[in-house]
Amino acid sequence: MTGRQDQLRQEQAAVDLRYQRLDTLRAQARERLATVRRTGPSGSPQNRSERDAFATLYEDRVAQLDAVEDRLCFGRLDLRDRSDLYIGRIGLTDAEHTSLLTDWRAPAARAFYSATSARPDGVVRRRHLLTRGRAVTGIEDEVLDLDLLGDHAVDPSALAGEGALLAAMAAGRTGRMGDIVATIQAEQDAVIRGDLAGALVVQGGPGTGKTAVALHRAAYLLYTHRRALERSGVLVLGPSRVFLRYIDQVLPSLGETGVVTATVADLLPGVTVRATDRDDVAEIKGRPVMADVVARAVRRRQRVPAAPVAVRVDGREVVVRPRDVREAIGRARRTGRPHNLARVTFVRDMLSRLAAQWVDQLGHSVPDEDRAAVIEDLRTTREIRIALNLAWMPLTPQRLVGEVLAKPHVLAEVAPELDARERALLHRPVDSPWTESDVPLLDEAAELLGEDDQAERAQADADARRRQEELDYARQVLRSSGVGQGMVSAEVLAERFAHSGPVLTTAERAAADRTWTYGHVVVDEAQELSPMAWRMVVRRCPTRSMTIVGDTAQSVRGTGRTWDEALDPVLRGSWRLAELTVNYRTPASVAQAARAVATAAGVHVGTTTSARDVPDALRTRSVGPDELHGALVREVRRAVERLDEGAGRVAVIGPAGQVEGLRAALADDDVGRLLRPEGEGTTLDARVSVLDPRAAKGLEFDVVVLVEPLEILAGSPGDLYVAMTRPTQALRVLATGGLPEGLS
Ligand SMILES: Nc1ncnc2c1ncn2[C@@H]1O[C@H](COP(=O)(O)OP(=O)(O)OP(=O)(O)O)[C@@H](O)[C@H]1O
Repeated sequence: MTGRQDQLRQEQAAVDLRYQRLDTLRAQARERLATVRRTGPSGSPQNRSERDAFATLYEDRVAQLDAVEDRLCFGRLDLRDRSDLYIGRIGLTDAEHTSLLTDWRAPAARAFYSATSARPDGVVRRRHLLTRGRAVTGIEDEVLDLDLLGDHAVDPSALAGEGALLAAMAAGRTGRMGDIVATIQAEQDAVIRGDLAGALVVQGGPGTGKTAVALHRAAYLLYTHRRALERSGVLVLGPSRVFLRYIDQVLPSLGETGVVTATVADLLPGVTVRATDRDDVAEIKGRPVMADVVARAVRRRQRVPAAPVAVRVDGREVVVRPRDVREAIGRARRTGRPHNLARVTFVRDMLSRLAAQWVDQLGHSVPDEDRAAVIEDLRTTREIRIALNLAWMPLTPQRLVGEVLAKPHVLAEVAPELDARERALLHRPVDSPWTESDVPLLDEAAELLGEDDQAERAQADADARRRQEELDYARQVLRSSGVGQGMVSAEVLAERFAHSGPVLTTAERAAADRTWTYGHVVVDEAQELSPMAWRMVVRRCPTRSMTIVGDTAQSVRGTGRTWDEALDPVLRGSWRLAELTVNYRTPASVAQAARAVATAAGVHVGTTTSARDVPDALRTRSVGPDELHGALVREVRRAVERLDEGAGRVAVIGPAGQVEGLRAALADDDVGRLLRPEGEGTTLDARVSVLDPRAAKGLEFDVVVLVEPLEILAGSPGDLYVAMTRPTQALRVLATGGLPEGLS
């Protein structure tokens, strides 16, 4: 045992050294920040913006160094050449630039995740360091090359397999997702370090770490391709705002703060979603044919009048003739520009034709400047404006889509592919609130309508020239300031110099701009995106550099589309598939029951193995209707009792229509106090939550009490599969109306 104690002491010293260095760097960054701030508000605008840029730089650095405090150093590799390498959240060097800690994302750290005894990659021993705060509490070794172990002193009793992983899985949930940087498994590592280019689809059953892997991949790509990605930005799309809050600490804990997170509905600035569509309505709005419907609705507002319109201007008559309008529309369409921009061509053409009519009546030709005056007179004549607007109306997306959905005759005209029942489902009053499935329709419309951006483009050209000058300057500054590589690029520093006002981050600029295109997009719960939503996402990532993670079996549509069906229309077969096969969340017996229920309901679930089982993880109970609420309260009380002090979450998941009733039943009991977050926080921070399966998507809890599974199944088998696979410790089922096949 002394050997082991010695090793613990040795590792404690190694870890202490790394924390000392972290403290020194923090103190330095704080000192530099204070110095920059002390320089006060004087100086030229150039000096001021430079000072602001450095202030932001040091603030970021301090925030980054603070965020890596927990488990700063979690691993060690002993290599064949007898050197060793400590692996941690960030890279650290000492004052002499000797490496102290290797960033988990660096190429040299890869073996920590991927080496096996069959392919040791030069690694003799992999050591996991278990820490609490700054104290080393345990070490776990895997010897990968026994022959070469030689005089590396290893206590054979310390040869542990997946203790760190099992400890991570068994820990009480906190309501926020944590990072998995210390225990990433080989199949996950292969996905995280996959190439930046192209679309990578990651299919995996519940709890296989898809979300975790997608976020670690975002951090890895930013580290490895910082220059390419920092300015264009990385976008992470999640299914709901609650989910985005659930994951919001993962990237900062990996030292990355600049990633944009959003739901699909957030991608269209200026539109706020205030209502939800029924599934059948959402399904229709998401069909690919809706792109044609929107396009037809736009063309419908480019129309030839049935009869000529005569207008008197300055004592002479001009006629807006159907034939002229038809030709002018044809010419404007041939420009290929969006509706509101092509309208300029249309109006110019029509005014020129009308001016010719007017001038012809004079019986002699006129000089150019007089002709321009005639055109101006025509343009400002009210009747002509009305006639031209009727032929080619300037439009907003909201007006166009609102009209299509509110006017049955318009919908019938532009959507002949839909039958009368489907059109009736889409119909709704004008000025109804927007829903999530309206957003891709509005975005499609915005794309086809366009805005007049001439002034903006001229400005952009001027900006580009100025930026080049600032970039050259920023490169010089970086060379002389000694700031570490990988922390900020010259491009971003230049960007900061350019703003003497408040500095806008990539995230802020991207969020405000519908036409922003990202360097990489991560889509989580991707099985839920409709074909129309996919069009919207791909528009924001023309390079198609994407990470798409999801599980077709968890789709709300239950039997679900395949990835080919979902992605081929937008990615045209150009994507690669990776699979994750080990479930790190759900105990084996619960996962097995969930699979049996899904399979009996006709959902195709892939093969997934659970990393562990937990005794007594699954229990089902049938109760009478009058007993349901009483039984629920008892079950939740028991669940709360098994939670750790401070950590641990319980969820009651029931049919959407019963959520309020279930919450009320708990609120009447003492346990109801746990429905509220402790201190300041959101519902995610409450020890007990009551949710429907859709709201539970992507989340996890220690214990789930599942109420009325048959009713959930009747709504959607995918929903039941999601609900059953949320717990990390135990699933309790309460049913009044019998149990679904596979669970009974
Ligand atoms: N290598 C790992 N080490 C430790 N924990 C892990 C590892 N991989 C996954 N986990 C944990 O397993 C749980 C499930 O991960 P995650 O939510 O990413 O799975 P998922 O595939 O997105 O699940 P679902 O599809 O059901 O939403 C999380 O608590 C995550 O931290």
